[in-house]
Amino acid sequence: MSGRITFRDLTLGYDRHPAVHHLSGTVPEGALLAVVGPNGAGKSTLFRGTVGLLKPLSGSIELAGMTSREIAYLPQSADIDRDFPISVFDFVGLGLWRRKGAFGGFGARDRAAIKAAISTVGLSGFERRPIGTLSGGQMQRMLFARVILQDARLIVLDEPFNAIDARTVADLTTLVLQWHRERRTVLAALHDLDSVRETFPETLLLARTPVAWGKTRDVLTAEHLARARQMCEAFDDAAAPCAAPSKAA
Ligand SMILES: Nc1ncnc2c1ncn2[C@@H]1O[C@H](COP(=O)(O)OP(=O)(O)OP(=O)(O)O)[C@@H](O)[C@H]1O
Repeated sequence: MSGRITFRDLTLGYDRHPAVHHLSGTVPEGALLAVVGPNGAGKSTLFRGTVGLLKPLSGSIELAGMTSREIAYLPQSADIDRDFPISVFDFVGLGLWRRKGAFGGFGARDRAAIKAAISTVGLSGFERRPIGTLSGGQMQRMLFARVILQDARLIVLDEPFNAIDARTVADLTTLVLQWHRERRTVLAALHDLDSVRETFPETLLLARTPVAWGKTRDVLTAEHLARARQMCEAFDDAAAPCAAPSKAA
């Protein structure tokens, strides 16, 4: 089964105002791709479009051979409602619901799988804790445990390493590399360029439009990074809805 993504002249935005412009390219099956760019570059928007939460204003996203059940999406932690009254065990168990349905209930095998995922991320003993009591790093570990259970072909991680300590980054990076070895397609939005250089073979540098996309060492050059900064600073958020480029004149 494939985990390939194809963007065709993709424009995404809100209220008809574009946030990502005219992106074209293919993420091959099994890719480990970092998406980097300044604040407001469109990384989260691209991810929302990729997982089907935002419809393209124009162009298309093709997910070869994948249904939404085969996509695991880890949103920015700020988007998680920490006050929701749910335990770590039940939250991680949500990772099984796509396969079991919302009213499936957990059997003995499911409970064992949930406990194993919680143990893999180093949270054994936290099963009964309400999620609102977790630290930022523990929260992120819990989100990764849910992704483990989803067993997805495509894994989309929005700033998974934001505001967490080096030990947690190292543990979660180990999981990302394991998913890569398992030939899952992994996309991650990151700000720490050292982490990107160490872990991600391919990078898309975004500044509303793609600045560069390819091997990480070729993309993360001083020149490309400066251009991305300038392009984001120059972007007019009130710009009119964007027209597709005209076909051959
Ligand atoms: N729900 C929304 N409604 C309107 N505009 C939005 C919405 N979400 C994002 N935007 C706008 O879209 C643009 C791209 O934002 P996006 O969150 O995709 O950038 P980002 O690269 O993920 O930024 P960051 O690194 O700060 O998380 C920004 O101008 C932002 O204000």
